[in-house]
Amino acid sequence: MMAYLLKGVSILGAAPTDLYINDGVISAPVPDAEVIDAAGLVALPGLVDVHTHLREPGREDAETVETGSRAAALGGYTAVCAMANTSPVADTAGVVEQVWRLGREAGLVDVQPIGAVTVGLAGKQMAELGAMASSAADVRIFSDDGFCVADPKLMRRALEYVKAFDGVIAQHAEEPRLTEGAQMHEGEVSTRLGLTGWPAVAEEAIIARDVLLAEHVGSRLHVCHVSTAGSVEVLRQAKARGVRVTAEVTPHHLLLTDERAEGYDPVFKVNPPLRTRSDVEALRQALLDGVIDVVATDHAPHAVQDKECEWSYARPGMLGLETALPIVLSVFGPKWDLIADRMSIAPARIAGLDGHGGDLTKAGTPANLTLVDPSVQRVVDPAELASISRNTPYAGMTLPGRIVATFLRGEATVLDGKAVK
Ligand SMILES: NC(=O)N[C@@H](CC(=O)O)C(=O)O
Repeated sequence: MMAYLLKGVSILGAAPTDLYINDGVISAPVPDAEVIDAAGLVALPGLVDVHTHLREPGREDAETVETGSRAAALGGYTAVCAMANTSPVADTAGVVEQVWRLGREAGLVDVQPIGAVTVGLAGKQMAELGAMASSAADVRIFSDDGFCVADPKLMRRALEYVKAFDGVIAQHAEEPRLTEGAQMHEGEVSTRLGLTGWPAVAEEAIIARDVLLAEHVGSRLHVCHVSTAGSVEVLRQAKARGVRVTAEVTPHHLLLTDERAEGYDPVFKVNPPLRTRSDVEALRQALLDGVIDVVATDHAPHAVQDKECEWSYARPGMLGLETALPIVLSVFGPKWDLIADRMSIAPARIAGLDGHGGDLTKAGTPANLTLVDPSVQRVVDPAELASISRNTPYAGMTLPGRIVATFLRGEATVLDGKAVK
């Protein structure tokens, strides 16, 4: 295994130093290390995404575990949690083990499968959570993402069940009766465009219910892709009461608003939908305050025929892995401690991924890290993305920050901005 010296690197924006990587960990100086001139580069603990759609098995025309892993490494990630809405659904030990094994074979990031809460994501019968937890994939997060676990009794039982092994239920908060036929955020823009609205209350009502259930049961709840100011207030109150709840926000909900729907370009169709400027402001503040714990990409690749069609027929979802850090940098600037916490340390903790989100100043820390050049501005070109799919809402935008290198347990997965394999 190659040893590296990151010469003159700035760890989280601190004064330049020399950082050695040897034998898979941050090490004391070693001779004959491969020198990387890291002057002007910032080292962050490798990013961790608690919400990625990899589409394998079933929709390998949109993404595979390997292509999604490569996109992740190029985006500075060293671990991603793969959502369960594949085909077949990841609702058995067999499927989660398959995804986990494909991740190991690709070897670009740690792929940690998420198991479905209910059989087939149908919301009727609990899946074999215990079998998935005790499988080789060691599943800790369970989610029906794409669908809400709408039945309160089933949600309660799932929360109770995962308590035994400190698992967490990650809820896609959407009261389905309130979003029937919904195409975009319900508000002034939807009225003008004549598209059926997805009201904020459909998200907020479920989060309110679920924090009460989690409190009642004493179990862990994670809220996926929080998108409204009202949801932030519900979470703020729940956290103040000591409820064991964590929450994520996506880069797109931190940047884009529902006005993007005005051109009827389905690249801006996403679930939950883009909201208003005041929601965006509240989400930014909540991430700063820690009411929202993490940035998660909700990387949702879709094949051309599923996206480049009439708005109402298009699938919801946007790519995210390769642009997440530049978007967060463009919104918050070089707040490296914040970025490291919300994009690596806290997500690693939520997902139980020991070895990720470690302290890069300490010898012995697993060498999961990424090197960023914050001085470079880049234009997003969909043709250059490693994802199979092309549904990025940021095409043509100039964003700050270039991922120069990523290391997974001391092995380079990205060097000079290019994937190593
Ligand atoms: N976030 C999205 O817009 N899409 C997700 C699932 C979903 O949450 O609808 C997908 O799997 O494509």
